[in-house]
Amino acid sequence: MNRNIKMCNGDCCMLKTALQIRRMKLLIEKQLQKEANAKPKNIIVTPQSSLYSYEDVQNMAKYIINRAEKKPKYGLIFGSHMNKLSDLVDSPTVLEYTDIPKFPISPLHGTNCKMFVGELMGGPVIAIQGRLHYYDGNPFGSCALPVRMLKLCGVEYLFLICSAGAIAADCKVGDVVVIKDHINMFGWGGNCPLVGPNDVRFGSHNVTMTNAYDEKLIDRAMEIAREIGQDDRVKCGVYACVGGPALETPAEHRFLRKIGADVIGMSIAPEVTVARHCGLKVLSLTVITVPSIDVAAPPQNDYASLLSEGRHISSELVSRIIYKIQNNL
Ligand SMILES: O=P(O)(O)O[C@@H]1C[C@H](O)[C@@H](CO)O1
Ligand code: HPA
Repeated sequence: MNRNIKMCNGDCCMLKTALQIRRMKLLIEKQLQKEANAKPKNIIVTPQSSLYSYEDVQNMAKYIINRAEKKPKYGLIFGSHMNKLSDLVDSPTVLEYTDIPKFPISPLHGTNCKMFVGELMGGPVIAIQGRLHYYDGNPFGSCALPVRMLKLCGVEYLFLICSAGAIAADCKVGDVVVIKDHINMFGWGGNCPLVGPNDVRFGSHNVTMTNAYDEKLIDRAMEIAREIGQDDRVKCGVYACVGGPALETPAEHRFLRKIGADVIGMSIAPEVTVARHCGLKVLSLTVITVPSIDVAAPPQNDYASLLSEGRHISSELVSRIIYKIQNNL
């Protein structure tokens, strides 16, 4: 045997004697045995509701309130494709997430996303870019944390802006769907940010989920859609929340349509649950980015302008609703 060979390039393995192979197998067996006998790692399961204590959330809110000029009344959370909507905020104070004590940083967005504290149509707002998603490895307690933080900042109205795929045939790419209810596939399995001990300072444990999407805000959104001549582009529908990141199969798509879903996405339901728990009024708008499987996709060249129209309509709706609330209209 050539003792000068230093690296295994595959050829040398061919030269192994039966004895060497037996020795190698014994070594592997020994290693596996060692791993099997090793003490299991101590995994402490932290209930979702305990990831951030009331005091943690209070500290975050204190930091923001100190930096804000006015007590915020409206909170906006944007999904990944919607971050540009933060341009709506007039002369904002821009906050870095790393400066907010214990605020969860998205592994996806890192420090690219920021928080904007300022005014929109005269109303004091906080706008949060870069929603956290479960499919990026964030626990639900972190995904929904910004909602509680907004509540403790004094926010009363929460606007959740996201994108989704169409399930109903009449929801087209670039349309805006005003969410009236949801089917939370996670929640059914007990995977919910409220799982664990309940801190009544946030709300009561068995929170009712009727009117989780505020009817008055939905009516206002639909009324404004008519006023601005966009009623053919603004629909009202039910959101199915799934885990992702893979999109749904055709069978899942058909199933969701049968059980009453109009759109499908991978966010908002945990946020809405926590918002309902702490008594926020919620409006959620979703821009359709993926057509329903049985509807012809728009020509590739039209996608960008359809989505930009959808984002524009969403910002019109949010701005006009805030204007109307601010002016008691
Ligand atoms: O935060 P949203 O829901 O807008 O994030 C988008 C839409 C889906 O949930 C997910 C996959 O595209 O990202
Ligand atoms: O087509 C989709 N399916 C699920 N979630 C989504 N979020 C955006 N588009 C989609």
